[in-house]
Amino acid sequence: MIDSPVKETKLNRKPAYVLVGFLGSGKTTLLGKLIGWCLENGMTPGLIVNEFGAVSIDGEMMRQEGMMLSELSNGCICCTAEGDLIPALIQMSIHPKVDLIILEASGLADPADMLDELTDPALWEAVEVGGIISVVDALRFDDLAEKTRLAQRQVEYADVLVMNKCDLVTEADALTLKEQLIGFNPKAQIFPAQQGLPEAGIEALLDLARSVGAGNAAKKEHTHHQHDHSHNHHGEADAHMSLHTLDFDMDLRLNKDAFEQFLKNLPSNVYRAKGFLWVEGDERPHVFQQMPGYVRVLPFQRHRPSLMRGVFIGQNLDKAWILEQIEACIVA
Ligand SMILES: Nc1nc2c(ncn2[C@@H]2O[C@H](COP(=O)(O)OP(=O)(O)OP(=O)(O)O)[C@@H](O)[C@H]2O)c(=O)[nH]1
Repeated sequence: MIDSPVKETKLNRKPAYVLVGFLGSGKTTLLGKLIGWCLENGMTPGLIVNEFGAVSIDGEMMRQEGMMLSELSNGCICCTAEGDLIPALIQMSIHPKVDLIILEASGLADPADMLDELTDPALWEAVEVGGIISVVDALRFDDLAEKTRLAQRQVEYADVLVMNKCDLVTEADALTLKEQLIGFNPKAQIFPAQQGLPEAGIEALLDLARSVGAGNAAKKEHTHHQHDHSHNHHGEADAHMSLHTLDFDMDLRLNKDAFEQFLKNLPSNVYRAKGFLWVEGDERPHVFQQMPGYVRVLPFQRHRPSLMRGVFIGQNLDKAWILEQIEACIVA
């Protein structure tokens, strides 16, 4: 064999996994399972969390003793905060304690628009992008895919699909959805899951994502060039431009029943609401979660959130009306 002057570089890169998926599909829930798996296996995950709003509710939810966390709350990493992604990945990769990196993209991130960053040569030495894992809401995907191209693209550009919330659909519906997902992305393996936990287990998910992701680097580059891409133009109903985020200071004490009722009655142009608040007659901070057809207001056990704030995401939001409704729930 000829001794080639071109040597293969031996790199000690840290794997980085990217979680995408529409608002409320279960990315943070899956992230919680991934963190648990890492800790059980003696690994320290480095977390990069991106939220569309100016305040990172998910970051606050995940702040734990000793957890390596970087929050990108400057908008969506596939457009307004795109310049922040590469430095955040490199910074996390050089942290001596971090064994692997998990990036949770905002629910509005278009994976096609992130490929540029994820395949940037600046990352080659530092991280091995272990594949895009897309979380699909088994109950809502059909409806979302009809309304937004983004929900489709989050499936089309994934390396691995986690079909979450299988507890909310019948077996027959799950099978139909699987067929639909294969139609959008015949190559991605599908992992049925409940509460973010794939039936096949976390290890199987990460192993597959890593192997597919590593093998895909070249393909991604190719795909990216074919993609008609311009930041901030996600096409019809998906345009970030027409989506509003409203952040409210919620360091208030509210009547829980009235606030739940308000969340249940939110108009359909509100895609997602979440945050922290105080409720009447309870000294514990509470966390609220809303998406169409789903409302939860529960005690938040982990620690006192540093920011008692709420975020509402949707199209053409009526700020005055939302404020009025929250004010009506305040207890004297
Ligand atoms: N029934 C059911 N609920 C789930 C499941 N997975 C997540 N949830 C709930 O769905 C809500 C949204 O989950 P998240 O993990 O916050 O979703 P997300 O994709 O991170 O949301 P964004 O950050 O807004 O994009 C939470 O209240 C979860 O408890 C599941 O498998 N079944």
